[in-house]
Amino acid sequence: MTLTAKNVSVSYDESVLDDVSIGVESGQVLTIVGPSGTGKTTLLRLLAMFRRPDSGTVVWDGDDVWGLSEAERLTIRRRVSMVFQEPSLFNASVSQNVMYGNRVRQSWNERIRRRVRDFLGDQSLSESAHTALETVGLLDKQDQNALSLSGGEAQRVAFARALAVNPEFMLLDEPSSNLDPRNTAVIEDAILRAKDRGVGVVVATHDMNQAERISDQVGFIYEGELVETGPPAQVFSNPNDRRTKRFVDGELMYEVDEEETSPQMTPTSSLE
Ligand SMILES: Nc1ncnc2c1ncn2[C@@H]1O[C@H](COP(=O)(O)OP(=O)(O)OP(=O)(O)O)[C@@H](O)[C@H]1O
Repeated sequence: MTLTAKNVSVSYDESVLDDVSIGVESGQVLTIVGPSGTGKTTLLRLLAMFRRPDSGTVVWDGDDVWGLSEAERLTIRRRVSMVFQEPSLFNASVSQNVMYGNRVRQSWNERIRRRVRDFLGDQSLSESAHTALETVGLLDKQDQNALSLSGGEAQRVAFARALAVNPEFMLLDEPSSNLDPRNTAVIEDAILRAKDRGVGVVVATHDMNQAERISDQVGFIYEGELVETGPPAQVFSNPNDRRTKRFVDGELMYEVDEEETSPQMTPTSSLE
């Protein structure tokens, strides 16, 4: 099974992604690395089928998803879980958050929350939710209110929630930014365990060390262009492109004006 962006381009006021082609297979971890504001989140959103690219498409196991009917695309989309940079948990127990899945992913309001809470009621932990919570080491917190968790624990719950729906693919946007080393290690271990179970995982990160630890393949993206792809050892130790080398050397953590000699210290932030 493969999930692939094929020649995708996206523009808002200016070009955000330019003719990018990259994909992931089941049981593989692909990491998209690059400085802030360079198009990583946008690429994940395309792979999640939240947005249609201006040109190009997303291919699911040979099918052009934007050539399918909406119902067919929705069916496929349900097999892909995305975890956003900021976990949005609702005011209920950890187990309810995990069982709630990603049925209503983005735009839920108080009424929907209440309905979900009523619906879940007294249900005990489902098998997949149990496995997911175990994977992130939070079984002992299943009855705790999710809003009382630490930032790291909340990220782990968001990951468990995405895993509990038994997705074919998981798309993770900066899954451990701002997390301490222990929580980061738990998330990375959970990613590798999901991969071992056959899930294809795409991780967007600006952390090269993380990419090196977890990736089968790395794609370096800069100013909307996919500059280089390959196994991490090759991309990080023996890059082909001057821009990759500068990123590896720590010179491109921020968007750089090519005319400037030093980086502009004005990182752009994700719109998530
Ligand atoms: N809906 C939108 N409307 C206008 N501009 C957008 C929109 N979404 C993204 N952009 C712009 O596209 C560019 C790339 O954003 P994106 O979030 O994909 O980058 P990123 O690499 O994920 O950054 P970060 O690492 O900071 O999250 C940014 O300049 C951003 O402002």
